[in-house]
Amino acid sequence: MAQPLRVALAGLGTVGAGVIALIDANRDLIARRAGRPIEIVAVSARDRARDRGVDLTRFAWLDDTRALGQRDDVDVVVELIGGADGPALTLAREALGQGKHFVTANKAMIAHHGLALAAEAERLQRAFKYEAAVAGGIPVIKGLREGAAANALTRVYGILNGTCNYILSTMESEGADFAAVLAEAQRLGYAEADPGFDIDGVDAAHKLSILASLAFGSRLDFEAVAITGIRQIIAADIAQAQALGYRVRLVGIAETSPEGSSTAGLFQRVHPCLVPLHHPLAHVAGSLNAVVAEGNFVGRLLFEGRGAGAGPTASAVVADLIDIARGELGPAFAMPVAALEAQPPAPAGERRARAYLRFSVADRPGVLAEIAAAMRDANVSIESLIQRGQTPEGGALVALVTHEGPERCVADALARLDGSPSLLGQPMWMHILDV
Ligand SMILES: NC(=O)C1=CN([C@@H]2O[C@H](COP(=O)(O)OP(=O)(O)OC[C@H]3O[C@@H](n4cnc5c(N)ncnc54)[C@H](O)[C@@H]3O)[C@@H](O)[C@H]2O)C=CC1
Ligand SMILES: N[C@@H](CC=O)C(=O)O
Ligand code: NA
Repeated sequence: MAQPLRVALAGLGTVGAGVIALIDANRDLIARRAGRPIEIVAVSARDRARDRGVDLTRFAWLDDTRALGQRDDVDVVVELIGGADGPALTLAREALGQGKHFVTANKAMIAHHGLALAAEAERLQRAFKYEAAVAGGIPVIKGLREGAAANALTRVYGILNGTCNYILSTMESEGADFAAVLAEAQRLGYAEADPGFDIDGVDAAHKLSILASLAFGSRLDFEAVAITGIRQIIAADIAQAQALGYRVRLVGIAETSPEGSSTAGLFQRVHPCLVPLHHPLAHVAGSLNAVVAEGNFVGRLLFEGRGAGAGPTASAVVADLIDIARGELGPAFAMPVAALEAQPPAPAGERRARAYLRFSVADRPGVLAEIAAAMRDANVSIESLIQRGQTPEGGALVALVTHEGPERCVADALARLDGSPSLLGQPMWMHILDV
């Protein structure tokens, strides 16, 4: 058989240990598919002594992660440390600079530095691969970059964070408490080292910006993603959504609209949404992710699978290694980096949608009239309104759904209510997914 592909692994946490376990379990099958064996030769992490359930004595251990990229007996460096900058970025630059192929699961680093790293990999004719970085085990990077490459894609959206989806769907099915479910997601290895990245929507935004670039052939623009996380969601929102025929999901959505239209440009947003029960995303539960892409010839594509956890993520990392072993090296994005086009951000205000708004209000006469007046004055038409139960602030819960209209009108209505003594706490605005 041909020479093995020699791999150095940086980071031996949930994903790193998963990669070792997968290569051990499927060694022969991988060698047959790749045309040659894939062998880990060196590893590095913070703590050598920790029991990870895999035997590390076979590999060279390096305390200095960066030195992995300098070894002559290594063809590919796999980065599974995490973090947009710091040791992960140093290693990426070192590895490519030393002529190694580079594989990572690090969406934060790709969202911030992916284009520069991919350009460097192109210049040096090395692979830069990151299937695990978006939607874990789902082959969505390959799916968009290769499978859908013949299409003009105009919209890509989905459930991109396993931790948030696990939290929302478990709160819904078991009436469980937010903090307890988050702790369980951490225990199961779904959450980021800092789970704020998950629940504040930043992780999903990293992934969305990558998907948008792949789908539209645009320059990756993470800074332009409008982000709202799930911290503000309370059990009553989930119950109201259910009563109205929806489920609450954190959805990332990216769309392009042509020049000359009122919404021209690249729209990117991560936001909690009410998803109608008839939509496939409403049935995506637990740590599952799902991505929908719409192409002008293929129609609607739906990718679904495990978005987090050791096994699914390792599956994507090793798939990248198999590609490299086969000599399939690039490009990292939809086309060479120099050919990607910058797209200006689209204005959100002209988008037409229905909205769910929830208020915590002082329970006294005139409050509902005040909310209704703000809606009227901002030209927002109310489809339904309900006052039921108490909010955590001790106020009365008022929830309403609007008719379809420009989002700027809803923003205007909320601005009119801003600072009102009738409101206890910030209103919650969720979009209704109507695509
Ligand atoms: N856990 C998951 O389900 C998924 C994780 N990812 C990404 O994969 C990467 C790794 O994630 P996890 O395995 O969950 O993280 P983890 O926190 O379980 O493991 C991180 C590993 O990096 C090592 N490390 C940290 N700082 C280091 C340093 N300065 N030098 C050397 N080693 C260092 C730690 O010792 C540990 O072995 C992250 O970029 C994450 O976003 C991507 C998809 C899914
Ligand atoms: N923390 C992430 C892990 C995978 O990307 C998530 O919960 O989805
Ligand atoms: Na993936």
